[in-house]
Amino acid sequence: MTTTNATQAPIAQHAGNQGAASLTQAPHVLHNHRLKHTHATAHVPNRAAHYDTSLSIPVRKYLQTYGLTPPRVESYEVQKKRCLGQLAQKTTDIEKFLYLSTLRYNNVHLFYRLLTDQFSDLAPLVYTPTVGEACQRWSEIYQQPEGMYLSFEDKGHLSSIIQNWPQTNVEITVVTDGSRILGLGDLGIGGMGISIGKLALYTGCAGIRPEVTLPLTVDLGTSNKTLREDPLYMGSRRDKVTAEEEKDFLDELMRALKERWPDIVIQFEDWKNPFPSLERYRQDYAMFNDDIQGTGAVIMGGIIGAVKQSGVAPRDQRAVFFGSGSAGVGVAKQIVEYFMHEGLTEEEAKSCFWLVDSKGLVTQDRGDKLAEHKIYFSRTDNHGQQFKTLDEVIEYVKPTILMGLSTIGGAFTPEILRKMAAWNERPIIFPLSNPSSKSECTFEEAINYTDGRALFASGSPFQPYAFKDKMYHPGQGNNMYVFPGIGLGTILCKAVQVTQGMIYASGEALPTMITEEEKQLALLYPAITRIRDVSARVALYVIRAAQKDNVDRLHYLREMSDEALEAWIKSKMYDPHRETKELESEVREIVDDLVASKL
Ligand SMILES: NC(=O)c1ccc[n+]([C@@H]2O[C@H](COP(=O)([O-])OP(=O)(O)OC[C@H]3O[C@@H](n4cnc5c(N)ncnc54)[C@H](O)[C@@H]3O)[C@@H](O)[C@H]2O)c1
Ligand SMILES: O=C(O)C[C@H](O)C(=O)O
Ligand SMILES: [Mg+2]
Repeated sequence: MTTTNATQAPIAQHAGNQGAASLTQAPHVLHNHRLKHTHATAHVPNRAAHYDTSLSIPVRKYLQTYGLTPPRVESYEVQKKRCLGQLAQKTTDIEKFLYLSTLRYNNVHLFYRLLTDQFSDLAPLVYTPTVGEACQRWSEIYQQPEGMYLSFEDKGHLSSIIQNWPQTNVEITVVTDGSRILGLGDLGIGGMGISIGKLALYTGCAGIRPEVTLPLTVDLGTSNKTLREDPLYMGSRRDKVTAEEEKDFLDELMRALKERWPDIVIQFEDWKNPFPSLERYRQDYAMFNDDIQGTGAVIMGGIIGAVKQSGVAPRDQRAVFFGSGSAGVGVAKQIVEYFMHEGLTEEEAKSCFWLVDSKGLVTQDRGDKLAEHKIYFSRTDNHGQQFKTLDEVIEYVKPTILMGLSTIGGAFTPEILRKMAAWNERPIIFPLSNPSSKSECTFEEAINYTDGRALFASGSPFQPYAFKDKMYHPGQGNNMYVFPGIGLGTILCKAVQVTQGMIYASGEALPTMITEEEKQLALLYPAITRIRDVSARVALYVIRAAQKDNVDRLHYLREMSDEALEAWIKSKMYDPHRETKELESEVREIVDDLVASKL
């Protein structure tokens, strides 16, 4: 046995050392194999959390970290003051992003304490919009491993490579190939930023433990020539693999993930053409596509309130979608389902939508071969007329709803916004493209050019805006309101699939969280500061839908009342504030036991 300096130090001299007396009598070397709370950072199974400066002296001694951190035992308030002070000294958002990444790596619980406490300020730095720039500059700003990279060249060996992931338990992964990151195009392995960012929100919003999350990026080549020629680029130099090659690779990947972690939930994120993989895997895996389904659900959740406030019945709504990709079609289909719940037939509901892509209005007789996912919404009532620009389309349709999922920043011009205001008492205007630079208009523009009458939600965050002596508050129609709860609900009830019913339910949950005060302010989404409660509610709805669809496996949850189930969900959520306290009491209990056994 060796003697540590720590145990020889006069414990009683230190502040915050209640219970120290028992430690003075404890054996010199204590092994921490009994600890449940040996939490790692998201990636490296080191003891970073054991260096938290809020840990008491006896606990530091037990953990053998005594002397390795400055002597003072700090409150969270002091830790927060220091961190926010350091953050404030960073002059650019990317520096702030890096500071926060390093903090997460070095002290995961402190990072999540800060994120949950200061969510409105910090989420835009950890996630959209800053994560967009981080992905663009990933190979330049790279600092530490925080996820898994699997290459096309690894095909045939994925199962054994996945064994390298140091955490034994993984409950959820976000997987991207980086081929369509936000509205920024193909960023290759830079997509890792988005997997990490989404999973940070899984933990921050839905309380999924950080060490059971796996950020995953597959390097299937990149169509981005600039990246391929960049000497710093950290991915392969190959061009994008073919769709057939991608399919074979993904088949192997999905099998390998499930083989190692049979209950894993898999979220696909930011793939250029994600429809085939969703169709291929949705039955056999607990998987969903965030851009098609998460976005569909979150926008449906906002539209429910917007349609009510507009005073226009669903059957009289006329929705122009600028952008007909994964998100555009996902959102339109989800709203069709909502309109059907409101009594419309599928044909009636579908006829409320006009989709626009880079070639103009999507019609059946446009003369080009429409991508599979656009056919459902292609118009047949255009009498041979074609409409090339957004201007032409909106003049033709005179919409009540204008959705932007086009990646074209500024596409909703002042003229278009003015027209929306002229045709509608409460025009519904949702510029949903990310990041902020790709937003089809800003909040300020929407308010200015509609004389404050727009019912507004954007993908990226905007600040409240004062107009004619009145304060206006933007809604953020971002899938972050639902994906954390979808994942949490799926994990907790051990669902074997993420059904369409579960997706629909996640969107339905959102309006139930809007307070009376928020309704008075015409807000379409609950305040983001309540995101943990919102995610718990989403998880409740998702679990109920899983039960209805018979895909849940934790059947005793079926017997619980909604109140009891929601409370149970909350009790399962990781709470970074509780974490260090639990470590403290666990260590103290062990030490007391050990001391007692020596008496
Ligand atoms: N708010 C959210 O939660 C959320 C969720 C998912 C996606 N998005 C955003 O939506 C945007 C699109 O994502 P996606 O997955 O659908 O991408 P995508 O590549 O599948 O689709 C983009 C669509 O925009 C159209 N488009 C491109 N240039 C155009 C032009 N000049 N004129 C008209 N249409 C044009 C394309 O034809 C295509 O239909 C991205 O900016 C993404 O960040 C937002
Ligand atoms: O990542 C986001 O902020 C939302 C969405 O998934 C997107 O692709 O834009
Ligand atoms: Mg996305």
